[in-house]
Amino acid sequence: MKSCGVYKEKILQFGEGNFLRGFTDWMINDINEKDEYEGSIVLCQPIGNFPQICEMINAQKGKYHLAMRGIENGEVIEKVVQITSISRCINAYEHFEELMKIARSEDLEVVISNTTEAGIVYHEGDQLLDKPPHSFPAKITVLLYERYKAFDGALDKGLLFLPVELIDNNGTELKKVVIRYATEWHLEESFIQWIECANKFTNTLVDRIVTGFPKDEIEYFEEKLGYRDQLIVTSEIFNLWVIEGKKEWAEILPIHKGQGNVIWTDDVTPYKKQKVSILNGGHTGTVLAAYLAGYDIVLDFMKDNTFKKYLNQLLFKEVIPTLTLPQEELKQFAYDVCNRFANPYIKHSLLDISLNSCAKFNTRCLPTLLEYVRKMNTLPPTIVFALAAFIKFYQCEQVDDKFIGRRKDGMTYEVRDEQEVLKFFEEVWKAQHVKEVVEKVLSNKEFWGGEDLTNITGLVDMTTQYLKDLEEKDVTDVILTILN
Ligand SMILES: NC(=O)c1ccc[n+]([C@@H]2O[C@H](COP(=O)([O-])OP(=O)(O)OC[C@H]3O[C@@H](n4cnc5c(N)ncnc54)[C@H](O)[C@@H]3O)[C@@H](O)[C@H]2O)c1
Ligand SMILES: O=P(O)(O)OC[C@@H](O)[C@@H](O)[C@H](O)[C@H](O)CO
Repeated sequence: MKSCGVYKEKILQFGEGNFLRGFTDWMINDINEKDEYEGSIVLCQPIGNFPQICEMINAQKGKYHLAMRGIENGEVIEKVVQITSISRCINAYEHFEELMKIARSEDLEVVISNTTEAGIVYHEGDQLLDKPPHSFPAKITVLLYERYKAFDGALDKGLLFLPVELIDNNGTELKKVVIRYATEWHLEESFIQWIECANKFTNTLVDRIVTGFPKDEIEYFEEKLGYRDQLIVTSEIFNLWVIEGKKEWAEILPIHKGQGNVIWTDDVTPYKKQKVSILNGGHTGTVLAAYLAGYDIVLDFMKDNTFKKYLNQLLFKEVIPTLTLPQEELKQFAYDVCNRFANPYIKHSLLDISLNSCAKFNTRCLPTLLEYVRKMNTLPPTIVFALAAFIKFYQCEQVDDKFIGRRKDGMTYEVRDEQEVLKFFEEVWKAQHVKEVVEKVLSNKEFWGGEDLTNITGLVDMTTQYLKDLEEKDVTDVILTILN
């Protein structure tokens, strides 16, 4: 293996956050180490907000450690590896000319991105001559146009795009917005054809819990490493990257030849459905009730037998029967998810996961509820209880610019969601009767993809009953009544 400094910069990565550094950059580091690849990554900060991270990355010459920890076959595992796959970090605003130089580079082959769920969007007013334009897809359009001109539209100079943003069809969406900019900016038709023919946009799904900088354990790592790594990232051991694209594209970046669990497929949809319904649905279906019960992190409620049984019932009795992948595969995935939630090293904050729970309940839990009703002709009690816990968690009042909820132990917490959602819940909770609150929430079609959930037989009554129970009893006592 050569040292990273001599590898060509074949990859441009938009995003310098914890997730990419604990996932993709580790996979690329691994294939470099195994001599299956010889390439390094230039990080580009897509927004100007955190310049100090860029400086920190460059101060450490792109090097940092990843600590992967968990339980495997009953054994405690801690793997700490040094990541050397990053050559440098630039910022799209401060180093725009450098970004254009990379766009013109013969060496560049791959673009990876994680710009959060907010990144792949069209932003009105972005222009070709902005340095750079505001939105991420507009930056990509400028970059591609620069490359197109530099190589005179050569078909072998297109790029492989591997976006990991957690939205449906991330690659297709990115390409759509890029073409919209190219069209609105009146760029040549031949450029638009080049985007289509020479570039490869994949849809991908990622799965790994990356918990970032271990601020509570930094002394432990400092002693282990012999110095303070300001960029160390912690994560679980589990990892999965499913990429929808032509099999031969895998050879451009052969991460499947390393330790990373990478699947190239024709259709990412079933994997996505499995992950969103079981893992993310498992989170959203439990964390709000667990927080109301007095817990603060996932690991703590996983030590409570009542909650463990509740999660089991949710996943095995209600979610899995609604999914179409082979049942044994689904059960294994759900079993692994329960173990991942119980990972003693992962301190995943319930309030962090609670962010934007209104949209999360709609995408992660409601499809299960609807499919269960359609298939079984009856209501799934655990998911209905989770719905009641969501409504209870969102009982809040505005204090200055925050919306504050209060749990039974007197602890106050911030409910974090879109302003309109929070204002709606503050207003709704002024109703005289719990049933009225439930009716108003379930009939708000804006939350539920245009559906009025009060039309589902028995849903208002069952949710109301659980909500009343949550007002009067301990959360775990209410859960005990729904376990079978
Ligand atoms: N941490 C995890 O376990 C995990 C697992 C899977 C997916 N994800 C997803 O990855 C995303 C980032 O997570 P992270 O842990 O790296 O967070 P982070 O805060 O460390 O990094 C956020 C990154 O997103 C960029 N960004 C933020 N807003 C943007 C915008 N509007 N446009 C363009 N770029 C923007 C920032 O520059 C930064 O690179 C989240 O959306 C999360 O859902 C996280
Ligand atoms: O990151 P969010 O806020 O979209 O969701 C919280 C968790 O459900 C999520 O981060 C999972 O841990 C992750 O999706 C695992 O791959």
